[in-house]
Amino acid sequence: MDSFMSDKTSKIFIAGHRGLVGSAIVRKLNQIGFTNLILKTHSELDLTRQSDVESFFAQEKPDYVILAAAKVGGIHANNTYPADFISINLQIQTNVINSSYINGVKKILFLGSSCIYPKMAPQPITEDALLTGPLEPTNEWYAVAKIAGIKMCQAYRLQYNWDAISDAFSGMPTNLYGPNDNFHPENSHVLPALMRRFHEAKVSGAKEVVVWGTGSPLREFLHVDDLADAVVFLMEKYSGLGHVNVGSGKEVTIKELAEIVKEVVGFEGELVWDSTKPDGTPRKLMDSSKLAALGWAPKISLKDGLVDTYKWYLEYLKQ
Ligand SMILES: NC(=O)C1=CN([C@@H]2O[C@H](COP(=O)(O)OP(=O)(O)OC[C@H]3O[C@@H](n4cnc5c(N)ncnc54)[C@H](OP(=O)(O)O)[C@@H]3O)[C@@H](O)[C@H]2O)C=CC1
Ligand SMILES: C[C@H]1O[C@H](OP(=O)(O)OP(=O)(O)OC[C@H]2O[C@@H](n3cnc4c(=O)[nH]c(N)nc43)[C@H](O)[C@@H]2O)[C@@H](O)[C@@H](O)C1=O
Repeated sequence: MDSFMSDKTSKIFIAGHRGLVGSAIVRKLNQIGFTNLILKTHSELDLTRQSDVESFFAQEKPDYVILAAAKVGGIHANNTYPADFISINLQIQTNVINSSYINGVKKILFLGSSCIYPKMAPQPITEDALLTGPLEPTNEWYAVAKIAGIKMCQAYRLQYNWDAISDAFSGMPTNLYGPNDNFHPENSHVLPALMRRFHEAKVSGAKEVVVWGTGSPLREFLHVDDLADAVVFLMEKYSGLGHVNVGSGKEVTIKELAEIVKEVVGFEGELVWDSTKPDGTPRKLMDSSKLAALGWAPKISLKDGLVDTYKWYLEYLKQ
């Protein structure tokens, strides 16, 4: 197996490079000196179109692929657009993984999500909890697509002995946040949604901010720059049939998260809980000891990461 880090001129296709995760990976690769990144916007290359993806790979012949393009959203988007979440994700990942194999890609990293695990999985969740129980209904369509992606990487390794020449494997990040997140009022994840709502309430002088659910669910958050660091680490160090959890190991209730975001933004009013909105999974803390045993650890605390993200958000609003 070639060393990923040994040749900084390798051709690396980062699919989804303008999103939260893809943009952080591009920042990281630029920072460590990679010079040959292949980047295509959604309008330049729609990854759901099989023949376009096949032509692109045949022409570009990337050495490495990091698959961070997907249909992504928070609890409301997942619950409202189940057909989009299952079909777009199955199409993107099937096209990209298959074309990577056909064109001799040395290593592809497929990004899944912690929602692949059963709703009531024992906590912290180890990689072997996969397919041991029913999924959380609000995101089962997305989860089924992501599970298919993991299984596709495994199947290609097994049938084609892909590992002998090259490699397909999967990383499962926990809930992420940071620069270039999606701040849509309804379709985003909780952290950017609350940052925007608190900011707008502060600016307008509103007395209250509505937060969804009961506030009791627990979530584990990881700054996307830590994730990008873990991705590069895994590209260099990991080759195996099993997927790898990538988490911070630290969890907070949604109520605690709301209080921290409120403080970082500087909103001084009250929180009002809308219990007609779903809570989703009660708890999803991942066990990331497999990754820790390889020698990786996160560096950015939730408080520091939030301060950094709010600074970014204020700059973004000026654009
Ligand atoms: N955000 C999170 O909390 C977590 C994310 N992940 C995983 O990380 C990966 C990236 O997520 P994230 O960065 O948050 O998502 P984003 O929505 O921020 O970015 C996704 C990117 O994929 C692109 N894309 C979507 N559809 C297509 C398409 N048909 N053709 C080409 N490009 C497309 C989008 O472009 P455009 O916007 O132009 O459509 C966008 O640049 C996903 O696999 C996700 O499952 C895992 C755990 C948590
Ligand atoms: C990463 C992961 O993200 C999704 O799962 P999720 O963790 O449930 O995502 P979420 O961030 O949207 O919500 C977390 C919690 O927060 C509460 N909550 C409060 N107020 C708001 C709010 O204003 N917006 C949102 N979105 N949630 C809110 C919300 O009710 C829930 O209890 C998956 O669908 C799937 O995409 C996936 O893999």
